Amino acid sequence: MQGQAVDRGPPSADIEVQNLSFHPAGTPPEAPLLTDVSLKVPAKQMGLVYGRSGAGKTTLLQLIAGLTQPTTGRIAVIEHAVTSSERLARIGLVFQFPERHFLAATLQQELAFAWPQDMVSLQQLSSRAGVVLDALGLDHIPLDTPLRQLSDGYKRRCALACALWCRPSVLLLDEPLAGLDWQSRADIASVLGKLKQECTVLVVSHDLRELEPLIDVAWEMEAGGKLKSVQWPPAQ
Ligand SMILES: Nc1ncnc2c1ncn2[C@@H]1O[C@H](COP(=O)(O)OP(=O)(O)OP(=O)(O)O)[C@@H](O)[C@H]1O
Repeated sequence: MQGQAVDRGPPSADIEVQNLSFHPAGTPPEAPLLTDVSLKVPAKQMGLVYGRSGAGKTTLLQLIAGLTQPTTGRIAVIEHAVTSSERLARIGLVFQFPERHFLAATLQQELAFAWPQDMVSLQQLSSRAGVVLDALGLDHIPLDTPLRQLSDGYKRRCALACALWCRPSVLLLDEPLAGLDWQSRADIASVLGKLKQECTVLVVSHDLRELEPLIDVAWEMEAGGKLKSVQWPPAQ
C-alpha cells in the first residue's frame, strides 16, 4: 500500500471488557452466548479473538460497539480528553462481507452516508477524503466510480474507508480477509498494519495466516462463549 499514516486524529484508546456475559431473551438459561468474558487491548495494538464458527465472536464485537447491551459486565473504551458521547462516535465497526451492505452506488455517495455533508464544510470533507483514501490506497480511484465495478479487495478497502471516516480511536473488524483472493488478503493485511499505527484494533477471525504478524494479544473463544487468553505468537 502506498499512502501515509491515516490521520492525526484523537488519541487511540484501550479496549477493556470485564466479566461480560450475554444471555439474550429466549435462549435457554443454561446456555449463555457469552460467559464471563474479559479482555484488554492496549492502545494502538491489535487484538485477535479466534474460535470456531458460532462461538460468539461477532456477538462480542456487537456488544463492544454498543449495538447490543450485555446482560452483565463492563465495557470501556478508554481515551483522554473526549466525552462519553464523543467516545461512542469513535468506534468503527466493519462487519463480515461489508461490501454486501453498501447502500450507495458510488464511493463518494457511500462516504456521504458515513459523514453526512451537512455536518461538515465541503473543505473539511475533501481534505478528510484525501487523507483516508490515500491511507487505504484508494486515492487513484475516481470518487464517482460505481462500487460494483471495483474488485472485491477494493470494495473491502471502501468499507474500511467508511469506518475510518469519523476518525475512530477503535476499529472492530469481523473476518476482515474473508472471501478475498491471496493478493487482496495480503493488501488488506498491509492496510491493517498501517491502521494499527493510528487506532486500537480488535479482529475476530478464524482465518489467521496473514494477520498473524500483526497481532499483539490473542484469545480463543471456546464453546459457551468463554474466552481463553493464549500465548502470542503461538509456539511453533
Ligand atoms: N440476540 C441473539 N439471540 C439469540 N441468539 C443469538 C443472538 N445473537 C447471536 N445469536 C446466536 O449466537 C451464536 C453465536 O453467533 P456469532 O455470530 O456471534 O458467532 P461467531 O463466532 O461470530 O460465528 P461465525 O464465525 O460463524 O461468524 C449463533 O448461533 C447466533 O445465531
